[in-house]
Amino acid sequence: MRRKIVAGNWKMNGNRQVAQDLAVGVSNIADSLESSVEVIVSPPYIFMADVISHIASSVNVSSQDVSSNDNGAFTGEISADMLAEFGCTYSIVGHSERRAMFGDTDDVVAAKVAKCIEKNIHPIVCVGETLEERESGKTLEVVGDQLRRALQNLDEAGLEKVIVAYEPVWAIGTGKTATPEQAQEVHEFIRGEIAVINEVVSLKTPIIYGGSVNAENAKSLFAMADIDGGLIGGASLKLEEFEVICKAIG
Ligand SMILES: O=C(CO)COP(=O)(O)O
Repeated sequence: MRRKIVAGNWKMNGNRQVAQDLAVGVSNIADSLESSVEVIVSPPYIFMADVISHIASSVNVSSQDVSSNDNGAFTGEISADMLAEFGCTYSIVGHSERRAMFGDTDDVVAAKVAKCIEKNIHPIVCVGETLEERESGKTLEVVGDQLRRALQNLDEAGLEKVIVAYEPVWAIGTGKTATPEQAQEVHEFIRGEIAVINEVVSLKTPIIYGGSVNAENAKSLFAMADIDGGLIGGASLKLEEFEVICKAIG
């Protein structure tokens, strides 16, 4: 059976107190779930130490990004070694907001994925098409290309650490969710693309969906065969709603 994962991407939201309160609240939620469900939170870097000191050991912590470089003269960057030292075990890589606003090209994303693997951090690799790409029938082509380039050069042990997040850009923060069928089509395609690299690993790779997941739509999305959980933005900042989403996967 594949791992089921619900990850909250807090993006650049909250403050120190909010982050601590969310950490305690998410810990309580995680402790009430079946052990087969893995909960991850992804706070802003500056709150990570606080979050880790307030969070239950049952919850894993992710960064929202990572440097592709080792420690050195890279002003403003955070290295995988620094993250690992604090107990951060996952990193979101290639989020569409970073691709669109901060210059994370496919090559940069590939380098960050490789650095995560080297440092034993699980990359949550984000892929997804824009509305224009979907409307021109290019969804699978775009997603396949992003995926292949992100995973280039990984050996089997590296590929085994990867989580893929399908996040259609048009569904992020818009309230427009992909239908379960639309998401399933892409998730199945992603699994097939991973199978081309390594079939055995593809059967185990968690592929999670992100884009306006909420308390109402989570259950129908998570019911699909190749949707192994969610990467939740706005709704992960509201504990009651995040709890409903976590329970929808049980
Ligand atoms: O980008 C997302 C998670 O990484 C999704 O954000 P929303 O859930 O706010 O649409």
